Amino acid sequence: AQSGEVAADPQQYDQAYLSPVTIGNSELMLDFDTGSADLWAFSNETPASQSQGHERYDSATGTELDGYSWSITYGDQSGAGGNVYTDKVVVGGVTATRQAVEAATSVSASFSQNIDSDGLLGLAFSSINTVQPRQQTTFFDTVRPTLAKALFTCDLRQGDAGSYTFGYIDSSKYQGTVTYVPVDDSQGFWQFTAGGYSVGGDNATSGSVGTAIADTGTSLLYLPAAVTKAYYEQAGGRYDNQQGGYTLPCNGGAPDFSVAIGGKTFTVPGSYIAYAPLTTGSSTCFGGIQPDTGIGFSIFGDVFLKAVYAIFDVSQGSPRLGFAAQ
Ligand SMILES: Cc1nn(C)c(C)c1CC(=O)Nc1ccccn1
Repeated sequence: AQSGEVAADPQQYDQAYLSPVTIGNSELMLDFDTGSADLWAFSNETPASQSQGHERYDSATGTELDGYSWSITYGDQSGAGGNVYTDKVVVGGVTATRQAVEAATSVSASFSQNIDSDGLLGLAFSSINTVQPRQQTTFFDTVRPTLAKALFTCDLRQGDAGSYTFGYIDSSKYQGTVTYVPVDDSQGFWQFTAGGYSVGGDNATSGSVGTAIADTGTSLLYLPAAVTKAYYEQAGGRYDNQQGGYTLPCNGGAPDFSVAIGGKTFTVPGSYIAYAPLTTGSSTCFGGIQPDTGIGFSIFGDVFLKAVYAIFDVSQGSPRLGFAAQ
């Protein structure tokens, strides 16, 4: 049985975390994304004007799936599309011999401009993979039958290298016990229900956050508008229409944010929520908590995930998420 571990290196401000992946003879840095289900990469088929600064997948090592294509649009309206190959993909020593690899023939500006990222490796459920005419499986679903345990874990850290593991849980990476909650995979996401919250306090008791997804591919923590408003009232922040989100003082006074999941309280330090200065040297920061208005659910992105050890587990038949304090 296979198992393995791969580093997750943070970009500036922990905007994303990138992991080395070998596809055929190419070694790329991919953004592992539990919020989507396509494995795509800049490739020899991506226009030079869009791929400056990126490592590219050389599809010559792959077997083209004739007449297949893919096209994805993310919630932030970024996107990409192209052709499909099968090739050998290795992540932390775990090998998928014939993995669907989606070679980009077009990518949106934000992907071209983020030169550290050579593509995405989707870890949501394969039911939302965009390949046509026949949907393909994620890397995790492809290797799942060969894994020691049908699960992967995520240990993201503030401003430091974390890791993903496949096939095993590393108990040295968390403290205390793991709290498991059921996952509703009907929308293809690692979707769960979050409970009460508290701003600055220690016991998450007010209100209820509600439906949420665990999404490593999203930088911030998107919460219901009322919860977000309550947070920034205590944090001394304000909604800045020009910035398109809440901002707050960078100066270290931001309160912690706690949320109950499965009856256990998990706390995001205030320092994670003073996310990044609006511009270099500014004393005003863009907030790491933003409203989930219009999204349809809350998104527990990297701002939350770097405060916990997360286990994405399908070993029990129905999927479940495990969270433990880091
Ligand atoms: C769903 C959603 N709505 N809104 C406003 C945001 C920001 C999202 C999350 C999102 O777009 N995540 C993402 C983007 C690119 C690649 C991977 N994940």
